[in-house]
Amino acid sequence: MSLISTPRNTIQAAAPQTDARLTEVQQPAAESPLVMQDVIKQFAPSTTALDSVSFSVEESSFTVLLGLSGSGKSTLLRLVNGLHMPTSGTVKVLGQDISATRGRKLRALRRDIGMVFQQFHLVGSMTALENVCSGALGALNGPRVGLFTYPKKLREAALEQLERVGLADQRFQRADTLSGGQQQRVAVARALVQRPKILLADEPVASLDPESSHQIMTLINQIAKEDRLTVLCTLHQVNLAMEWGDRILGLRQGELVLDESTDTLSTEEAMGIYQSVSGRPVV
Ligand SMILES: Nc1ncnc2c1ncn2[C@@H]1O[C@H](COP(=O)(O)OP(=O)(O)OP(=O)(O)O)[C@@H](O)[C@H]1O
Repeated sequence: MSLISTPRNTIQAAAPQTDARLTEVQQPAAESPLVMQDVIKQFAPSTTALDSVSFSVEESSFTVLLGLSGSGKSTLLRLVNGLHMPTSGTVKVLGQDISATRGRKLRALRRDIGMVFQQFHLVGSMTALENVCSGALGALNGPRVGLFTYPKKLREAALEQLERVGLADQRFQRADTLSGGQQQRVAVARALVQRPKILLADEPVASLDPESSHQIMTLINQIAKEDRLTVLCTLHQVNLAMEWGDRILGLRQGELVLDESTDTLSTEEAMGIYQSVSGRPVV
């Protein structure tokens, strides 16, 4: 069965072999902390990473982004924190148009956005606590070398975040001596130290075993609820997406083909995102 051809601004069924559905894209809500409207991102004329993507997310919601490798998930996250600019269309983050935000304003906006990555991106030779402090570097003037070059208040805030992720006892341990799950906990604490409003997580459990993956997803979810964070998280594990996401967005070759609440979406339909364009399951 071939893909359903749809006009722009309709959502294409994720799974041609499952219960195909077409859903009107919801009109972006003005007060939403994150709105994308008709966003196209091209890296070259032949590389359209995102193609007319429109959606908005509710404040304090947990949205999971699914899609095959190369479907545009990381590009979408990078558009949210201003690491990429859209080729056309609008990206509004916390009420600000990212394309019109520069310099100090963009740096301030980025402080409201925490990021967690698949590979943790910690400095291995630094302690857990110093890594967490480094999450606030954007708000400090100039580089810092050594824990005690960070303001006391920040060190206290960093320790508080390490306590929340259960690693206060390991605060003086080098990051490269921690397990993968512990390193990701430190990375979560680092993302939180500036008290962001939005948390972007790019495949946060892709490098972890199933048990650690579950622990990290539980932790992110719990903290997101406590801090009323708006979370946008890319995942490849449909079971985790269905368990933790309020809503699933599915990308296929840069197009948003699925946008549905996990209350009404079935796991089979979500799995459909991982079918190849030919309609065959990807192995
Ligand atoms: N900086 C860049 N320059 C050129 N092309 C890029 C760049 N970043 C991404 N792309 C291209 O854009 C498309 C989407 O890439 P992206 O990394 O967003 O996909 P993804 O869904 O995050 O993949 P994965 O799951 O493997 O991380 C791909 O074709 C990729 O090659």
